[in-house]
Amino acid sequence: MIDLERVRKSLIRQEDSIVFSLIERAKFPSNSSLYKSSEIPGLDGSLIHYILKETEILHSKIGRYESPEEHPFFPDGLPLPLIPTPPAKSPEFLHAAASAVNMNSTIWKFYLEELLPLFTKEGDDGSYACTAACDINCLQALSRRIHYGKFVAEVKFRDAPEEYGPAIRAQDRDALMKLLTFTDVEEMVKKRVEKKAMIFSQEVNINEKDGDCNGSNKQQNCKIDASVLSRLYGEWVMPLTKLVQVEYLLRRLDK
Ligand SMILES: C=C(O[C@@H]1C=C(C(=O)O)C=C[C@H]1O)C(=O)O
Repeated sequence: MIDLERVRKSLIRQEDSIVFSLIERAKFPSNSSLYKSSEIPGLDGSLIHYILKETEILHSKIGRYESPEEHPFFPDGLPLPLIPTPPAKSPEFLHAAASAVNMNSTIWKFYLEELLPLFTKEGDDGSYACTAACDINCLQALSRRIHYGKFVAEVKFRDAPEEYGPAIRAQDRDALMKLLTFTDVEEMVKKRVEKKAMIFSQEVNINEKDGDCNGSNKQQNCKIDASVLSRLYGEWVMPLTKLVQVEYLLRRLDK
């Protein structure tokens, strides 16, 4: 049975994936050529755009987007899965309108334009393929987390249909946003991701005590500035998760 506790546990576990994926990307400098319009013949757009698009074509063939937790960044014209999807064991948890909600174009934009400059050092080491692989992990982890809002919304709706129903019928976004917001939970999430980033960033030394990421060792030992994580969650991840919740709920009573 999916309930709010289980959904929140999944969100907590997904924080680990997000923190680790950012730490991995921070190993490389900004490598900005990867994101500029490429002059390579046959390549229409940037190299990162090409690599992610081709990755999604392959992932679509192997059925990745059949899962309600996965969302492509470039959904147009994706091939059908080669492997037939086995029939579902239980009825779909989400309402059918869930597939209409995809925030990936916003995620793509904030990741490339605002987030990357906050945690990568200026520079170009030419390792574009490895950098792109890290970017794709970050983008997919963020997308999965933000779109998980559909599950959060479904659980909240099932727990209190009498509260959500009138706001949905009135198509009242503000009322829905108010109903699904828990500011105390959000404050706790921001603190926890910052702490995770600090812990996961540490150098682990068996014999010395100086591996931490605080005080005078901060600059040498930290793999990522932990405050970026709290900012990422406060400015983008949680607001977008809530937007996914609202968009989903607005369609929740569609026939
Ligand atoms: C996800 C939830 O809904 C909202 C969004 C949150 C988030 O994205 O982490 C946190 C609290 C709520 O304001 C929740 O209630 O857990």
